Amino acid sequence: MTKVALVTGAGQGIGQAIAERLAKDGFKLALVGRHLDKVQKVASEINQQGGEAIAIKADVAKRDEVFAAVKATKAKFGDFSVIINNAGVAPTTPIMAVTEDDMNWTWGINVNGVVWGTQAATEAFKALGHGGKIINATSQAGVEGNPNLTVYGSTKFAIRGITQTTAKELAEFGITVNAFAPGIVKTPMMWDIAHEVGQNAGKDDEWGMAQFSNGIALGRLSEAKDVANVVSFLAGDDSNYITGQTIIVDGGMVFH
Ligand SMILES: NC(=O)C1=CN([C@@H]2O[C@H](COP(=O)(O)OP(=O)(O)OC[C@H]3O[C@@H](n4cnc5c(N)ncnc54)[C@H](O)[C@@H]3O)[C@@H](O)[C@H]2O)C=CC1
Ligand SMILES: CC(=O)C(C)=O
Repeated sequence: MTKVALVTGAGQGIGQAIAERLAKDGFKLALVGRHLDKVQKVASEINQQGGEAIAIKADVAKRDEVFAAVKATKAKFGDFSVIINNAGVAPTTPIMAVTEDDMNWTWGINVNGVVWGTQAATEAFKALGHGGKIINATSQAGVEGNPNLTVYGSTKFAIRGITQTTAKELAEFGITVNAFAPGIVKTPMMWDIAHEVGQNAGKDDEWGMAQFSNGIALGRLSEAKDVANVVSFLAGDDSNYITGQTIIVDGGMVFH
């Protein structure tokens, strides 16, 4: 089986770091995002460094677009072995402010997007006559409740359920399904959240971000590369006997 991976939300943050790491691991890559220019930039950098990557514009909330992205990946590289359902959004939503739009938008991307990715990848693996790996992004907020993250946290708890359920359902086809649950990672998503924290207290983004490192045993927030290292393990052969699991990528903020 040729090592071919599709990464959603690969234009920045954790998705970009995963793409860069999997390129080093020898994967041919399809980088998927809503903004073609961003995924194209990451793909170009990988290609310049001797890797092989293509960029595909798709909204993971749209089932047809996710299926088309997987089909295009298989057609380009002639094989397909790993999907990383990484794309996500993280609105801050105090419970009494939650709207129907908040629920539908966040669930549409964070949960439906993972379901469409799982279906599209499974269809491709079966057509190719081999198994594969499905790797989903959850969060510490999908392991433990966080104030003001009712909507986001609910999507990330759902991902752990979907990961366990589909792992049992797809094992007979040689498909493993696992999830990674980062703590707080220094990406554009967290700077946006930190901005809100800082504003609420009348302070700046750096101050907001610093609040998240309080109580982390290893004394620092994580970098996107810390997460990519774990995804590299989940995408590779060394994790072949692991399925249905959520690996918490955390320096000691939560212990479970
Ligand atoms: N940054 C953090 O501290 C943590 C992040 N995570 C999760 O890790 C994943 C990646 O997060 P970050 O890199 O931090 O976020 P980010 O906001 O920096 O990057 C997310 C990427 O997903 C893309 N995206 C969003 N909606 C999309 C859609 N409908 N279709 C296609 N692409 C879409 C964005 O354009 C962006 O490129 C997310 O699922 C997030 O929930 C989990 C725990 C902590
Ligand atoms: C963004 C996220 O996953 C947090 C705050 O846990």
